[in-house]
Order: sequence, then structure tokens, then C-alpha cells
Amino acid sequence: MCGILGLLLHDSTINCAPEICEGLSLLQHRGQDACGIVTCGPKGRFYQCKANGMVRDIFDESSIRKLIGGMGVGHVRYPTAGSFNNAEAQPFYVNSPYGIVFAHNGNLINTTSLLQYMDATAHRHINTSSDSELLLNIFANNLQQTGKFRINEEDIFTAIGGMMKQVKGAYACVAMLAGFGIIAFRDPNGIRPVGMAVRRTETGNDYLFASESVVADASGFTDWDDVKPGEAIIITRTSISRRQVAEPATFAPDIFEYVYFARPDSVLDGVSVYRSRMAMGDMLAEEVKRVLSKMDLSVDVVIPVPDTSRVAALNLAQKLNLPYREGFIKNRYIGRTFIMPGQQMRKKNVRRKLNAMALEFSGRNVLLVDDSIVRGTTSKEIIQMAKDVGAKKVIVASCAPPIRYPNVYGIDMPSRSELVAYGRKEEDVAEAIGADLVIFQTLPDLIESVRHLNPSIKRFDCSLFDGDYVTGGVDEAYFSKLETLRADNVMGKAAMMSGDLGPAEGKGGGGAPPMNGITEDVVSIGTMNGDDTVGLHNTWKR
Ligand SMILES: O=P(O)(O)OC[C@H]1O[C@H](OP(=O)(O)OP(=O)(O)O)[C@H](O)[C@@H]1O
Ligand SMILES: NC(=O)CC[C@H](N)C(=O)O
Ligand SMILES: [Mg+2]
Repeated sequence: MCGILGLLLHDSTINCAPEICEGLSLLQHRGQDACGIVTCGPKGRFYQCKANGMVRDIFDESSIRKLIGGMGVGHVRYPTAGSFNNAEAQPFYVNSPYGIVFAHNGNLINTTSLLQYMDATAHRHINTSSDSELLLNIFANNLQQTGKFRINEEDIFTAIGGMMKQVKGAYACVAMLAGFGIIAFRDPNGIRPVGMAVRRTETGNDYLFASESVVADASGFTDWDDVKPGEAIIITRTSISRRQVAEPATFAPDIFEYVYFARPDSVLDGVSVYRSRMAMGDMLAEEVKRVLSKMDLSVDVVIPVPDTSRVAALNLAQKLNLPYREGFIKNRYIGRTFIMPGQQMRKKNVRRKLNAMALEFSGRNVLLVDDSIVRGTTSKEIIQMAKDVGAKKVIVASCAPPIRYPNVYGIDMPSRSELVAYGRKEEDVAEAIGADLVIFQTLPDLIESVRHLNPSIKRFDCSLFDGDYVTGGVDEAYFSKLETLRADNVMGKAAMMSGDLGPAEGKGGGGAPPMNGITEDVVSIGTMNGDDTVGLHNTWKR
């Protein structure tokens, strides 16, 4: 999952970068591997700073000061295609046509044929393995085909509409055209979220696009409005234009946003993530009650697995009339473990992140509540930790059903064999993670927990749980290819082999030669022939 953000201030003399940086830090939970900001300043020039690392590591006063201009785009990355290479940090840039900057959340599933089209027909060079660079080039190619010296909104809508016919998969995107404005669009199934908001001032309106509404709340923007599936919105300093550019398709937002990804204080597609998690706890309580009474088991205390499961666990405990205790204390300086790269790192960080307090576990039957069990990394470690500090029985309840299918829409779970529930019955999952019992939410109950908050959503993408992929086009051949490219063991080897080589300088994807240590450099990509020529002022931090 990634976080995307676009900001246009009505006063172009005020730099937007500090606010974009603040906004990205609110979206950090969506991607911890890389981040970046590109702004557009006087004469339509772009200023860029991006690299691998968290927002607090990459941006400081000095790098922010160099990002000039009143409109910009930001991104936090959690890779689902390509590698962890610096060169795939976003936003991406292409100089032709017009100068475009692009940030993407999601994952495309027809990249093989798209790459072929780029090569054989469009003759555009794709310099990385990132599907986002590819998506940008499809958009750029469609804009190029207008053949115009200057384009207008109509041309942009046509280009995006054409692109939506060509690409398959999930994409919520924010783009910026040099000296023109910012653009947001969302795939026809609306799998990934993005919305817009406005901040009214006495002198004019500022506009924001962001993955989650929490960004708007925190910076004084109001009137949050989700971009509709298949819709594109263009904002310039003088106008807002919105258009449905794709054929109508089934709206199916990814249910895992509500289970795990989004912040609880966000509202996505009219559903409060917080309330949906409360409902997940309530519903799961019923299932726990049923299973425990069937097995004649009793529980002394409910303990959440911080952070995400807290909201659901509290409701579950209240519903069952059981004490709720924070038995695991979280190290506030460690981020999310599930979105860390590589199993070794994830495993090590569960222990670094959570510490079990013996006084809440010793001699008790504990019910640990987590939002989901994916690879089982977290549950395996914490169950052992609970036992080490004297828990009698450890029962685990998961707010999500067993995950048995890969995610192909922007969450990095590409390999079936990595999923602990793949090929296992529920009791076998318990054995694999060392629990005395595991209780899963049923899929209908999970769906109801979210859907009752906005009944107009008729379907969610639940492919993780049921293997039914809303876009179609995901079959055995696709899974096998994905596993060959992206399974943990493959990615680990690839990282070792590749080192950290940036791409050739001078391409749109933007890459500076690797530098050692924490250094900062400013390079300019593109030519600068006169006042109207757009150059890219690039601050690389490593
Ligand atoms: O079965 P696994 O592969 O371990 O994945 C599931 C776990 O990972 C996530 O926690 P994470 O630490 O990423 O984030 P959180 O602090 O928001 O709970 C999620 O909340 C589960 O606890
Ligand atoms: N998680 C995401 O949204 C990833 C975006 C894009 N597919 C990348 O790998 O950079
Ligand atoms: Mg967790």
C-alpha cells in the first residue's frame, strides 16, 4: 500500500512542501520504504526530493526549503512491483509531454502486455521495474497523442479515459502538470482510496488530494469528497473539473483497508474506519462466544495485539463482559512490521516492537485479538512471548477470516505459500502458530461490519479471503509468475545481487548515481533552454 497526496495553494508564492511533508507523515502507516515530494514553482519548474526511508529521515528543514512552489505531489511507498531501489521511489517524472509528475497507490496486473505496447508501439523507455512508472508513461503517451502545443481539461480527461481502457488493476493516482494544475483519478472499481478536500480562506481556496481523510482533518481542510471509481478531477488555480471517464464498473473497495491499512480516524468511501473496527469486534465476539461454549473453554482476559487491533479488541471484550488489558506494550519508535521488507526483518521487529507483561498473562487463559493473521509472523512470536511469561492457554481471535489468496492490488502478499492459512484448515493454523485455538471472523460478518456503515457499497474486493478478483484476469498463470518474481526468497536474493544501483541519469524516472553516506546533492534532469523549459531540480537524499 502507498500513500498519495496532492496540494494546490491558491497563493502560488507560498511553498506547499512543508504541508505536504506533514501530510505524508500522517500517511506513513501506508508505506515505510521510500517517500518523496515534487513541487512546481515559478516558470513551471519542478523541484524534487525523494529517497528510500521514512518521512522523518528524508525531509529536514534544508531539503524542504529547496522545494519551491505552491503546488506539489507527495508519496510514501510500500513496494508491490519492482524492487526497493531508490530509483523506484515516487513521485515519478517525465519531461514529455508538458512535464508530468505522478504518484500511484495500487498495482497493475497486465504489465506484460503494457510493457510490450510501450516498447513496440509507443516507443517510450521504461527505466525501472515499477508499474507506476509504466502507468505514468501510458498517461503521458495518451496526452502526447493530442499533438497539441498546449492542452486543456478535455484533453486530460480523454487521456485518462483512454488509459483506463488500457490498464487493468488497482490505481488511485495524483498527478501534476507543469504550470497547469493537479489531477486525481481512481480505477473503475475504486479498489484503492483517494479523496479531495478544500480549505477556504479570505483570499481564495486551497485544494488537497489524499489517500485518507485524516490528512484533511489535520490541516484544516473540509468537505472531504471521495474520488468516484472511474472518475478524474482536475484542479487549476482558476477551475475544478470532474468527469466520469471510465465505463461504469462494479464498485469494490478493498476491504483490507478497513481491517488493517487505513488509520482508524479516517473515513473512506463514507465508512468510518474506526466504527467498522468496532463492529468487527462486536461481530467477532459472537463467534468467539459460540466457539468457546462449543468447546467448553473459558477466557480470563482479552489482550489486543497493538496497534491496529485495539479498537476491535475493546469492543469484543465489552461484548463478552471480559476484562480488557494492554498486556503487550508497544515500542513507539518501531513502525508497522507487516509492511517491512523480508521475513527476517519482520520477525525480528515483532520482538523489538512488542513486550509482554507477565502480570497480565501469568496463570491465565488469554484471548489475544488481532486484526488479521497473514504470514503468521506476529502471532507466532507473540504467542511464544505470552507462554514465556506464564500464560496458561493462548487463544487467538482474528477480526479477518483466514487469508488464503495473494493480494494483487497494492498489498505485498504475492506468494500463496507465505500465507499461513494457505492449504491449512483453521485447526492447522493454530498448530502452525503455536496457539491452543484460533477463532476467525466469518467473511459475511466482516463484510457486514463495514457495509452496514454505507449500504450503498454493494461489493468489497475480498479476494484475499475468497480468491474472487474484481478486475478478472488473475489466474493460475498470473499467480505463478507473481511467485517467481516477488516471493520473499526471490526478493531477498534479488536485493543481494543488485546492490543499490540507480538508473541511468537523464531518464524521466529520475535517478542519481549512488552516493555513499548521508549526503545531499542537487542535480538537474532535463535541458533548460529558456524560460518556458521545465527542468527538474532534484534533491537526492541517501
Ligand atoms: O500475520 P502477519 O504476517 O504477522 O501479519 C499480520 C499482523 O501484521 C500487522 O501488524 P503491524 O505490526 O504491521 O501493524 P500495527 O502496529 O498497525 O498492528 C497486523 O496488524 C497484524 O498484527
Ligand atoms: N503499495 C503500492 O501502492 C505500491 C505502488 C506501486 N505498485 C509500487 O510498487 O511502487
Ligand atoms: Mg498488528
